Amino acid sequence: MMVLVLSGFDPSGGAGMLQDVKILSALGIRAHGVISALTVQNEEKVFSVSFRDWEEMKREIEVLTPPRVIKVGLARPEVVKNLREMFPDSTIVWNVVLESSSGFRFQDLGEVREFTSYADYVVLNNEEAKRVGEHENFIVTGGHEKDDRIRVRYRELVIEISRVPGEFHGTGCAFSSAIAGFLALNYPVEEAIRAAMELLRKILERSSSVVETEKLLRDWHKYDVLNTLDEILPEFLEIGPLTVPEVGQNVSYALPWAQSEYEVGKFPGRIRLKEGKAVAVSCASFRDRSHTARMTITMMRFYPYMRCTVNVRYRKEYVERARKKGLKVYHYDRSKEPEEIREKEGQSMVWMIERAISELKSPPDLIYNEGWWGKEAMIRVFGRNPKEVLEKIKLMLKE
Ligand SMILES: Nc1ncnc2c1ncn2[C@@H]1O[C@H](COP(=O)(O)OP(=O)(O)OP(=O)(O)O)[C@@H](O)[C@H]1O
Ligand SMILES: Cc1ncc(COP(=O)(O)O)c(N)n1
Repeated sequence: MMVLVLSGFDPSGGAGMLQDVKILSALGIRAHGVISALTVQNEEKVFSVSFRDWEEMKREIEVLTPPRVIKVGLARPEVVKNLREMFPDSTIVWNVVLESSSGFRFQDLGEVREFTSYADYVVLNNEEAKRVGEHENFIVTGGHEKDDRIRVRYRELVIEISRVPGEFHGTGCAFSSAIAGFLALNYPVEEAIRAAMELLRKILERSSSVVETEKLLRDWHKYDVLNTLDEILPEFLEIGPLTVPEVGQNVSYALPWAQSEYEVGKFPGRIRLKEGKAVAVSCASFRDRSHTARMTITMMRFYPYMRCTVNVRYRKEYVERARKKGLKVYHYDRSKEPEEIREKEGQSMVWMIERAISELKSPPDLIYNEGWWGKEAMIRVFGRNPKEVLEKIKLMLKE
């Protein structure tokens, strides 16, 4: 699936081509990109714009696959007519940008008026629509009205959604690219508008002053973490009778950027033994806290790629086999724990990992401790991901 994009280059990534590509990527659509203007700007202000020459752009377009859908952003208005002549049957979405949200004048009103009829859909905000003069192919956005609703008008259709508090640079570009993307996915235009509004809202809920589509894209990892945990669970359950400790077991797997336990996937309620069989109380989730999640977060402070921790019941022979097979083993002697650490719930594990790392000067494969004052003896196994940790555990189980 592809959409041809002709738009300006906003080096700050909030609007223009960099934003168009992110939005289309969020829909799994490849953008063929031809830059139609260069700008000097940052998130706050536009300083200058220079439009590219059509002949140059034409040469780049001619060698690409003919597009079904084209999105035009900041470009000389006659570009829309030229594209119509090149691709009479393509759907052209043109996001008119008379001025930037910071007030920089981009395009001449008269020129825009002359070329709007060459596009299938012209996206602009209501201030721009008033100045250009209504046309039946206009998709008119609310612009920067102050009420708590966002409304978009297309012919007789008016769609309203709740406004995300705040002002965001790049919404016009993002919105029009989302419409182009949904049109490429064969949505009828009314549905494309509705879906684009919904997508923008989801993105703006994660954004501060710029449309931060990258935050939506990275959230794919949440699916990957939970899917990985649910997929590998049966293998942990299979060896559970040999590995699950009295207190229960958890497999914690963190998001690449995790800094809190709620950014670590785990099995709330843990994996437990019931009549000799290992069962997980619930499927993988980011909710709840867990000891192994806390250990993963601590480990990641030193080695961010070590995203997985699993606790295993202590057996002397497990530790001996691990050593014999070359795993990096650290013995944590709880009797050496300072009083103030022992008293604070959850602090001893953090202290334990910090001690191990300061001694080994590299990530331990496992840390073990004997039982202490009602605390069960335990082995914690660390790795990049659950598969790697499972392999280390299997090494401990085998002669
Ligand atoms: N605060 C918001 N909450 C939810 N959606 C928003 C918000 N701001 C913009 N949008 C979405 O983006 C679309 C376009 O926004 P807007 O009306 O600001 O266009 P614009 O003025 O051309 O944008 P730009 O800031 O790029 O000039 C809206 O129709 C809406 O779907
Ligand atoms: C390359 C380019 N295209 C469009 C806009 C308008 O975006 P905004 O109205 O949010 O400034 C921009 N600033 N830069």
